[in-house]
Amino acid sequence: MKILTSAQIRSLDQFTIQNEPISSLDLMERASNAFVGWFCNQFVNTRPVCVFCGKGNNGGDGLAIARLLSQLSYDVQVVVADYTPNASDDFTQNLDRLKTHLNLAFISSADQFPTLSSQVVCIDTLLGSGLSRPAEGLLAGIIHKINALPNKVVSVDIASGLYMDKANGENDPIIEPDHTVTFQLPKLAFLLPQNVRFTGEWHVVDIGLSGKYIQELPTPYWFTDKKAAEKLIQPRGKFSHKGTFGHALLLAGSFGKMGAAVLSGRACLRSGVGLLTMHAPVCGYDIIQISSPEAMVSIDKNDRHISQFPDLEPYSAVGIGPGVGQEPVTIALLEELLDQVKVPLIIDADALNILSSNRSLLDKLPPNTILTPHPKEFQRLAGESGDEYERLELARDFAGKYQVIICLKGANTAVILPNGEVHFNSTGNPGMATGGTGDVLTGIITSLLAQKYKPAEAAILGVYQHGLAGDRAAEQKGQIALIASDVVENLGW
Ligand SMILES: NC(=O)C1=CN([C@@H]2O[C@H](COP(=O)(O)OP(=O)(O)OC[C@H]3O[C@@H](n4cnc5c(N)ncnc54)[C@H](OP(=O)(O)O)[C@@H]3O)[C@@H](O)[C@H]2O)[C@@H](O)CC1
Ligand SMILES: [K+]
Repeated sequence: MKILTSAQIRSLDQFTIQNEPISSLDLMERASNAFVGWFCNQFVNTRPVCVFCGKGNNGGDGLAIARLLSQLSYDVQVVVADYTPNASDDFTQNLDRLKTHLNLAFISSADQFPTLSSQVVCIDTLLGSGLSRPAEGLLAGIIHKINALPNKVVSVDIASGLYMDKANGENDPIIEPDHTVTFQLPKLAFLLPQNVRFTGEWHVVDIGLSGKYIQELPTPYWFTDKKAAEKLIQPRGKFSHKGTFGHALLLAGSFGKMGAAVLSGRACLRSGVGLLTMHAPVCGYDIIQISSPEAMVSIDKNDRHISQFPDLEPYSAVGIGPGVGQEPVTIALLEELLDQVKVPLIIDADALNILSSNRSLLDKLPPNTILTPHPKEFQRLAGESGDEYERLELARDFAGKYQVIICLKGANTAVILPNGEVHFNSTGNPGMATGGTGDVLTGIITSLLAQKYKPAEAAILGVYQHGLAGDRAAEQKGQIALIASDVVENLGW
């Protein structure tokens, strides 16, 4: 799915109105109906509702939603923030349609904020995608009052006060909803962890905006949903054999960190590779042979750290990093590997830290090498950034400069391609923030690279499947009990 800017969404809105054609009032009605469809599934009509409206089209949605919900026998109260004499046309028309509604109040001071029982569900339609400056005065007062309530809050399209595609100021008044129900497409703001308080759980409802026009609009930002991910999976032919699916080489582990190697090896095997060789220090030999009988082992001359790699000729992809440490012998190995490797490469964990502290190695990265840093590793690699929007730009610059693919790990891991495209992942959960899950991801992507997936596709699909396995594991064990081995065991293709 594409992610568009607020300006693009405005033009999409206009295109749909002119070319479907549909009046903007009818489009508002369609959007409001789509919201109400979601709402009725979530809250039964014995729950009273209070709709807070601004005077733009988001507020117009609010008025239409209030009318539709009261037709469905919800007990609805409407509070309009009378912060300006200028209301949008569609707001005014929906106000006319609501005229018979008794429980409607215009308030001009936050002191007039109603007293609500904690059962009331608040629907936030104060400000939508038309936000042009931070909320202040009356709107800020209402936002603060809503945020202080214990009640459930649902924002329509986007939390009032939150910008769709740029950073807010630290003290901007913004609604903190339990849910955001957004129209047609996800918004960039929802995908950045810094906005999690202002997003809650978010849901997309289809309001029939022009698919043809969406296809035409250029954007660097994409959301990898189920459909997009499944399209990338290569079917297995009837006559395939283990040679068809490549031979992966994983360089991983050191004394005390052999678990990282095992996790990434097992994830690699569970992701379809034909053959796997794991290269490890002497101390890792028994560990790998016993834990991963499906893998072959190549043993280093060094007891505790890897210092060399086997002849690369047989291998179709190489992964390096999980648990390798940062000993001088391993630094020398990485340099040698970058000079020699001719097949797709993924670099993770300690190997990324080696790159950060030996920056001349960055210029040796082969094009389309995949790097999988978490935010701290990325900061060591590319420097500080003020907020997550800046970090995203920094990552795009870095990916472009070195022609590499970055998987910036976190909630909604972002896969950033050398051409500047950013693909946000839709799977995964906070239970996965535990040691070893990163090693699992490295194994999955190494496996896909070995099977000849294009590096960009291996990164996007690998990240998606990793999160999906984590979601399955969380269903079984709960997020708190989840460990990296559970992610491996729940890989399913
Ligand atoms: N696009 C779609 O697909 C569809 C969109 N729909 C709905 O429309 C919503 C967008 O509507 P919208 O453009 O009228 O924006 P909205 O935020 O309601 O109001 C903007 C007004 O507020 C003003 N204003 C801005 N910031 C302010 C501030 N801090 N404090 C005070 N005022 C402020 C701003 O004034 P100005 O910037 O000109 O000064 C302008 O007058 C969208 O979110 C969705 O809910 C659906 O109905 C149909 C399909
Ligand atoms: K809103």
